[in-house]
Amino acid sequence: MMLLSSVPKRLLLTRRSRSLSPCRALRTSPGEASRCCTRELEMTRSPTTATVTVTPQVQYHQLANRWRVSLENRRSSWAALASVGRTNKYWEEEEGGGSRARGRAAATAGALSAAAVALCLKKDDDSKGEALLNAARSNNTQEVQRLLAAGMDPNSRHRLGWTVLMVASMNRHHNVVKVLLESGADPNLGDEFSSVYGTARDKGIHSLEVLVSREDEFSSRLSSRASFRGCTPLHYAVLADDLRTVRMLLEAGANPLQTNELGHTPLAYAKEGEMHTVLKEWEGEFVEKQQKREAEERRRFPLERRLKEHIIGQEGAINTVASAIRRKENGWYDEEHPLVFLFLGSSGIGKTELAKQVARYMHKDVKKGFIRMDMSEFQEKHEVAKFIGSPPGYVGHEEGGQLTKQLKQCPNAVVLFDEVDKAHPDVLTIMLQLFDEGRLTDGKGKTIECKDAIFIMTSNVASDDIAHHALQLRQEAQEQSRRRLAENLDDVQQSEKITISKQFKEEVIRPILKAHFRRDEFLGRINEIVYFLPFCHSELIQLVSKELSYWAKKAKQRHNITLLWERPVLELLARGYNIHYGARSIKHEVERRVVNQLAAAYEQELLPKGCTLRLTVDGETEEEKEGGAAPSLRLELVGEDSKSRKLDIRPPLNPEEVAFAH
Ligand SMILES: Nc1ncnc2c1ncn2[C@@H]1O[C@H](COP(=O)(O)OP(=O)(O)OP(=O)(O)O)[C@@H](O)[C@H]1O
Repeated sequence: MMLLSSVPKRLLLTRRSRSLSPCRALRTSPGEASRCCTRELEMTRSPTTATVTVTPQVQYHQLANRWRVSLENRRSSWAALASVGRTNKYWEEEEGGGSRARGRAAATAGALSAAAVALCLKKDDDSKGEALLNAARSNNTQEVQRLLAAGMDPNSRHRLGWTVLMVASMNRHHNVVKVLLESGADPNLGDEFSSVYGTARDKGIHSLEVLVSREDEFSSRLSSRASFRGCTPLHYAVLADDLRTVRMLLEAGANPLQTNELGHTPLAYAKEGEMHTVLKEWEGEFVEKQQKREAEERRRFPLERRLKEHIIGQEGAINTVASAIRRKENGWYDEEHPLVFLFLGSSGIGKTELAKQVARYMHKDVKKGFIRMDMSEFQEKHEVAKFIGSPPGYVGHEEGGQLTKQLKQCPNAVVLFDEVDKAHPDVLTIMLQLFDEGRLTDGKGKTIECKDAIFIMTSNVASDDIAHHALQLRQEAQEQSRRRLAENLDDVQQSEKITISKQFKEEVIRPILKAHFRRDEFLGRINEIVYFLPFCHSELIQLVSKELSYWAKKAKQRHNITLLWERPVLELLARGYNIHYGARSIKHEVERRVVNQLAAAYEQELLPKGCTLRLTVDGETEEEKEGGAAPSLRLELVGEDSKSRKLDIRPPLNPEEVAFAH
């Protein structure tokens, strides 16, 4: 009762909802809880378990002493549960069925006993692994110390999901909590146990077995129906209203802002008063520390480096975007306006990929943190309504707008407006309001503040001019470095790094953009115009290599096949680059020339399990080069003696032959 009083009122109001929160975990009265348990146990029982018959004379001699005692205690409480259960509707129907019903009732009792036997036998097997959990549960500090000194993992989990520290925290065993934390127990691990019935379903165990384990080995004060997934030791210490443990956990680095699966921080379960105040204070301090930690992390591993792990080339674009985000993160920005980028360049060169990586960096892996709008869907005037929602009285008013709906869920998201040049001018007007004021009003008149969002527009406008200019710059740089080759090798590599000149941006690109968007104020609201350039040779080699590695990984995982290749293969595949399709043309080339062969060889059963394959270039001898013969890719099987044998992929399935026949 005392614990129930700590439950926030708003949470108690949700008592009738199906998924319960841990605040309901604390039982109001044993009678009420057991009534509910019996009913649910019956409802979740599977037909197969109902046919099991186990005589009441369970073979006790097979059971460990502790479990025999436990089972005996349990049997009397099950009898009590069963008698309570008979008064509800489910049991009345069963009994009304005469002898068949009596038979079923017997089977039900049998199923209960079967589950109990299974549980007891399982316990014997697991007892060694669960020694630490048991010691923590029984507040045996010395035994906990002994087991940890013997090398037991302080983060050991019960097979149903909770950790030793959770057991100690829930049961107010202060010394055990202290010993565990000193031994390195992680106060931020989340419980993998959901509810009794959820866990039983997930693990394929009888719900009765789960119920008994939860009560005996964790706590009997928690509801069987509530979901506990994601609860940390701190959540449990707060539920147990144990301020001393709460302080110990916080001092050991417990995150007071960590949410459980239901999205609640420990504070949501705190009683008003000291517990509430302490948690609130720690929350503030934690945010401050977290910000410092993040700043340190950013210094050690700058955003540029993170982005380069996923994006090949495009150094100029990466540096421009990373610098703008750094200014924002460190408070050197205009807080009244969101950050707005325009990514320019031809197709398939990493515009979308960079936007995705920025979202991943800003929002970790939270999906709502990245919103993608295909602006070619908003070409007509009437499609404005689809964007922000229709006004009252119009069709689709209730649905809301595509952008506003998503922005409402995450107002600081990274929003990608793909192919912005295709959008209707009225849509651009709305975007201008959004960029200018950092807020958007939807069809229902609700305003969404999104000054912290990052808006990225992409466009292929002027992409030919940019590509042409970049190629020209690269050619000039190459010629220059060729001239210097004899003197300095470093210069040769530098030749591939080029920068678009300010003059080109002002004299060529800006007029094209102005002619297209026809609005100076729209272009004026863009913080950075970012240029994406066609790939140079070394970047193409990296792209091919990345693609082959992707398929090699798949071959290993799916078929235990090792795939090897050498530099000439990369060179040959890089020739498949098409400036109009960018990295997509490389992906396609690898699929066409390599993956097709692999698939055909696999279908023709030419690939023994666990084999090693080597890709080589065929027809690239000096003579053949001179004769103009087109080189092809060959798949070889590497034998145990390291000798290679050409795979004889039969026509018409040899894709290389098919490819060149056309
Ligand atoms: N610079 C790059 N580094 C690594 N992968 C890339 C790069 N550019 C493109 N890719 C890959 O090519 C595919 C297409 O890239 P992306 O969607 O970023 O192209 P885009 O420039 O946005 O083109 P579009 O204008 O057609 O939308 C993606 O799978 C992406 O991972």
